[in-house]
Amino acid sequence: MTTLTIQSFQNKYDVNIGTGLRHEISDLLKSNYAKVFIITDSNVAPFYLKEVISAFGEDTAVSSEIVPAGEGSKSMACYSSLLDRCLELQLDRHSLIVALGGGMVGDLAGFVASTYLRGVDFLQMPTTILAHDSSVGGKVAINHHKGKNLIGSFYSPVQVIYDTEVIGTLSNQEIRSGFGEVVKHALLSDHKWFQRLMDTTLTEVNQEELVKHLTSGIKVKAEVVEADERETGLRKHLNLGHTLAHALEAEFGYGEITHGEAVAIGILFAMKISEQTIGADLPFQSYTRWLRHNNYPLHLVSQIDPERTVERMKWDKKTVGNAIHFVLLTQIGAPTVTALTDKKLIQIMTDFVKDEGGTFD
Ligand SMILES: NC(=O)c1ccc[n+]([C@@H]2O[C@H](COP(=O)([O-])OP(=O)(O)OC[C@H]3O[C@@H](n4cnc5c(N)ncnc54)[C@H](O)[C@@H]3O)[C@@H](O)[C@H]2O)c1
Ligand SMILES: O=C(O)C(=O)C[C@@H](O)[C@H](O)[C@H](O)COP(=O)(O)O
Ligand SMILES: [Zn+2]
Repeated sequence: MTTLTIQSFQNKYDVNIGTGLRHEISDLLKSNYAKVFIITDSNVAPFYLKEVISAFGEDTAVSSEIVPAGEGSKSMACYSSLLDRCLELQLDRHSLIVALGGGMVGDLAGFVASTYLRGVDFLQMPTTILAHDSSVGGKVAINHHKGKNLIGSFYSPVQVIYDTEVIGTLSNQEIRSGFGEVVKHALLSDHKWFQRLMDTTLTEVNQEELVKHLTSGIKVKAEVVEADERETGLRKHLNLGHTLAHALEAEFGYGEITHGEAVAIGILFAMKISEQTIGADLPFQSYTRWLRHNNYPLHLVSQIDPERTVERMKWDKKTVGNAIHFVLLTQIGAPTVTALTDKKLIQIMTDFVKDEGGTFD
């Protein structure tokens, strides 16, 4: 097992990464809880819920709620019914809420934990590759039809228990999605790591390589959130690819394109802007080939409506007044944030859709 420790403004918490950790919860947890409430989703529950319930042992009263799988559950309706359930169960300030699932469950359950009784302890048990990112750093939220994660807070878990064995049941689409954020962490930090990824076919990554990617990704994220947890500056870099990604998720419908797929396409667009506005020399062509080789949904590029998409981008949390802020790369490992006018953005996006859209169909 590998353990990384993260210092947040609220607490210091361990991220335990290893095989079979879901069976070792009661040994790994640092406190005892009389009542535990597990929130999971309808795809994860049939595989792992029973095992996780029994891992808490007989002295703990464990309840659970299974929400429908998919981004649609990161909603006000679902959040509200989970709070009703917390009240019915009479959870108190010594209870523990567990997020057993991917980033959707983590963000939703975390937001419930951060607001119920003004905050109860919260354990992240990530089950996707993508959740190496979402389970660390304390951003928790639900969506609004105007945009992603518009209602949320910063709230750290008491611990992250990441059992990498459960990744074995992910679909190819979810593997691809998770690697969208892995590539982001590589581009933000390390040219060689990015190059290694470009030589990788995602469906052939073995368990040992996967754990290395996840651990490296968590290290990049940890370093940034420890320096700037509330996103006053440096943390904005973790949003590479997200200004377009969040707009695409809202535009195509939450769930039609996964978050990580949208991020992967958003990164391609960020590379294009970086080339055109700051003259960066980035591996646009090799990254495009890699996306295509691994079946990212590049065909959606030709369906982007630049004007509508730029309007949607204004709901991005980095927007100040009316100015959209983009994370760009001056080179791999060197991100920067730039404000762009609507006019400039629409022009670059129109060229991007015209030049690249056709080649992806
Ligand atoms: N808080 C953050 O810092 C942060 C960071 C990145 C992403 N996010 C959020 O995370 C969400 C995306 O996370 P995600 O990609 O994990 O999506 P997800 O939680 O929706 O999981 C993807 C799919 O995989 C299924 N699944 C999960 N684990 C499984 C397993 N082990 N075996 C089989 N199926 C499994 C789920 O049921 C779902 O259908 C988005 O809402 C995004 O906004 C948050
Ligand atoms: O942790 C961060 O900061 C990130 O930007 C990580 C992103 O991968 C993640 O999708 C995050 O939820 C986006 O944050 P938002 O503030 O743009 O909603
Ligand atoms: Zn993300």
